[in-house]
Amino acid sequence: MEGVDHLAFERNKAQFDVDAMKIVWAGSSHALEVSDRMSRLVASDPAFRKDNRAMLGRKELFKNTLRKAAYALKRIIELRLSEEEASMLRSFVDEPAFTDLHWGMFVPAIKGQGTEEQLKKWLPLAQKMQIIGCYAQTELGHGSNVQGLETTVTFDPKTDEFVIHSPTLTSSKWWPGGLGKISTHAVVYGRLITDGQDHGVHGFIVQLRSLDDHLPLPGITVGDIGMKFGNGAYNTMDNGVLRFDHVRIPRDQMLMRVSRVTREGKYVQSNVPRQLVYGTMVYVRQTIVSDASTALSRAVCIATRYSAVRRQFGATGGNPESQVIDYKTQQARLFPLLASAYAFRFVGEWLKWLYTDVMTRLQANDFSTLPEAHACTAGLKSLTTSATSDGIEECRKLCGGHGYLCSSGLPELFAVYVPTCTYEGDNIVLLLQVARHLMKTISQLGSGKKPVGTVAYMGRVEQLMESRSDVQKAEDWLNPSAVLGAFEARAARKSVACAKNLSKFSNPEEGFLELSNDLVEAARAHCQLIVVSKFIDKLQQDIPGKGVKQLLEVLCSIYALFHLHKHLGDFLSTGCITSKQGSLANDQLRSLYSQVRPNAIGLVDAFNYTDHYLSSILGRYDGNVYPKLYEEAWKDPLNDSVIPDGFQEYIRPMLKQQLRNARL
Ligand SMILES: CCCCC/C=C\C/C=C\C/C=C\CC/C=C/C(=O)SCCNC(=O)CCNC(=O)[C@H](O)C(C)(C)COP(=O)(O)OP(=O)(O)OC[C@H]1O[C@@H](n2cnc3c(N)ncnc32)[C@H](O)[C@@H]1OP(=O)(O)O
Ligand SMILES: Cc1cc2nc3c(=O)[nH]c(=O)nc-3n(C[C@H](O)[C@H](O)[C@H](O)COP(=O)(O)OP(=O)(O)OC[C@H]3O[C@@H](n4cnc5c(N)ncnc54)[C@H](O)[C@@H]3O)c2cc1C
Repeated sequence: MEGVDHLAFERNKAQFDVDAMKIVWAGSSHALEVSDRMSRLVASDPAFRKDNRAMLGRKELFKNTLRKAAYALKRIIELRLSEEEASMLRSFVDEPAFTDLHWGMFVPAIKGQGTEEQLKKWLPLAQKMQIIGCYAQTELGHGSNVQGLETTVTFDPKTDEFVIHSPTLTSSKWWPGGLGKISTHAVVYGRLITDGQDHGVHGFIVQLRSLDDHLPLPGITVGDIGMKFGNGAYNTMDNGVLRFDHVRIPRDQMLMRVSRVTREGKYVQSNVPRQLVYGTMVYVRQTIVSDASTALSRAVCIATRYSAVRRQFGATGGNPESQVIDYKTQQARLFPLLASAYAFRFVGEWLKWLYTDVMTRLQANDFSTLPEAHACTAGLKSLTTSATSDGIEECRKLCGGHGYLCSSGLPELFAVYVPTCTYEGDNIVLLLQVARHLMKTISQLGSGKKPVGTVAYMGRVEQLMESRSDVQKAEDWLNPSAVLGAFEARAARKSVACAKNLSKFSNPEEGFLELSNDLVEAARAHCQLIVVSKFIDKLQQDIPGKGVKQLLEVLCSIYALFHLHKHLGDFLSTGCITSKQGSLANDQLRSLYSQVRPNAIGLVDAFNYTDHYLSSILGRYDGNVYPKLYEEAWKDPLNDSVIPDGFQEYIRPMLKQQLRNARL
């Protein structure tokens, strides 16, 4: 039944203004208008088709990505799109490509670490795509431990050049996206050596391939590292390997904002902290948090629409079977993910604000909020990407067997998304950075240094160690101060317990290693507190639209109480709440799920995704799932012929032989 809205009866149930919620989700009316226009532009252009990716071999898949990237740039120029529109258009093309690294890391690395002259020279070339760049940091032997990188960059005062060299196999650059086949340039990270002295890791702009014939320049060995997880998926990206054999670059290609080398070969540090060399990672981690809300909301949109279409059991008196979305177990798995998508949206918005604020301060040589920015971006990147990866997989299971079909869109989304838990910092390594920040904050409490920002609650640690929740009935858990009180007390107590245990070690680094599991848990509790508190802060704003704020309050309570229930052991063992209060939270959760139920389709419609972007038969806007699944099956190349290739060659003789054996 083409053209029929099978989900209309669900849409009619919504008790809130879906259009107003679309604006909240997009961030502003302007952002909604731009994203709506760009997503439709991409969806209506057959050149951006992506429904056959899983069927393509690597070469064809990759060539197709290059075609789309070149075509996207052509359209951006023809339509004179702004930077904001262009970036939206690229994101709706929805295919990992070398351009992600060019725009997402190469350009920001130059912007963040280059001097004024370097910006003037390199940015116009990169912005007009006259050169294509990538971010070459990780090596075969070292990724997480950046200080362990082995590539050497030695200054030669005779020629005023740096000599870049890969001294070992493990020093080969390994992983950078866009490096394998396309990038003409890279920001390469290596150990700076002047006059025999090692100054640690710094960034350098290096040309890799000729701008005439695209061949690698002398001394450079470069190629793709091979197929990755999942068909299609991330294999549209040319993650690469790179080796240098004494490659020379001019001295002015060292990114010199943080420190520089003079003509005489003198190493000079500016007044900015050395950690700014890691600035591009901080920038990207911040963007990854907002992207987590996008990826999770896509999966949730698919699973929610399909759960309203899918019926199993419960047919009585001529009525149809029950919609699976009405099962409490389905709601208890799905609605916390829906709430998480909204929670990550708002914490992502806040993180963007924090990052912009830190950047403004840096311009004025105020570096005081850098540790907070590092801890928040690292911790929230870790928390949101782990939850999103698990959430996408849960959505696949929520769709039963059909979720396993590529046409559900979920396998590809999962395969593309999961490396987010590893790239831009392994999620455990990043939580350990948060834990260091927490332990440092606690150790400084006695010195009178007042903790600020997201660790401000540590300033009330004595009170938080004693506090008891005063929740008496289930509805009391709807009170934001009850929720915040419990999450703050849990986070503070877990951190303080770690600090106490650490103090028993004579060597703090040894203690840190020994207690790292507990430290990771403390960091996670702290990050969950940030998400909960930023959701609550969002609700203090004026949010127009019938029923919009009320529904967001419901989602905020679901996010918090779901985690309270999931980590009940933490809350009970630290004594923040009683087991009775824990079970009241669970009662309240059930009631909240019932409030979401009639609004579930409206809440996922508010993401405003086109069918092209979702790329999922199960998540179709019109809910017309079964005829389309049936149709899609016949498009599989195996169904091109009735008798498949290989049958006559292998199976027919085998059958014949078996029949002959049986007759003997
Ligand atoms: C269906 C289709 C969908 C389509 C989807 C479309 C697109 C998706 C496609 C692409 C996505 C785009 C790109 C992905 C590309 C990925 C790129 C990368 O992965 S780049 C490489 C990233 N690498 C890492 O993240 C490495 C992680 N390691 C580190 O960051 C550091 O080594 C680590 C762990 C922080 C430790 O550093 P180290 O120098 O040893 O530090 P210490 O622990 O000793 O700490 C010293 C002090 O420095 C502070 N610090 C550390 N980092 C920072 C920082 N970044 N900023 C500020 N401060 C920092 C630390 O807190 C210590 O401070 P104190 O001395 O304690 O005060
Ligand atoms: C798809 C993809 C794209 C990428 N793109 C780029 C790119 O464009 N440019 C680039 O430079 N790099 C890129 N990378 C590399 C990426 O940044 C690294 O893989 C990442 O930082 C993790 O480092 P690793 O691989 O060395 O992991 P490892 O550090 O070797 O991790 C292995 C295991 O050890 C654990 N571990 C490591 N250290 C500790 C510790 N101190 N304490 C406790 N446990 C620890 C980890 O938790 C993990 O379980 C990409 C990677 C992927 C998968």
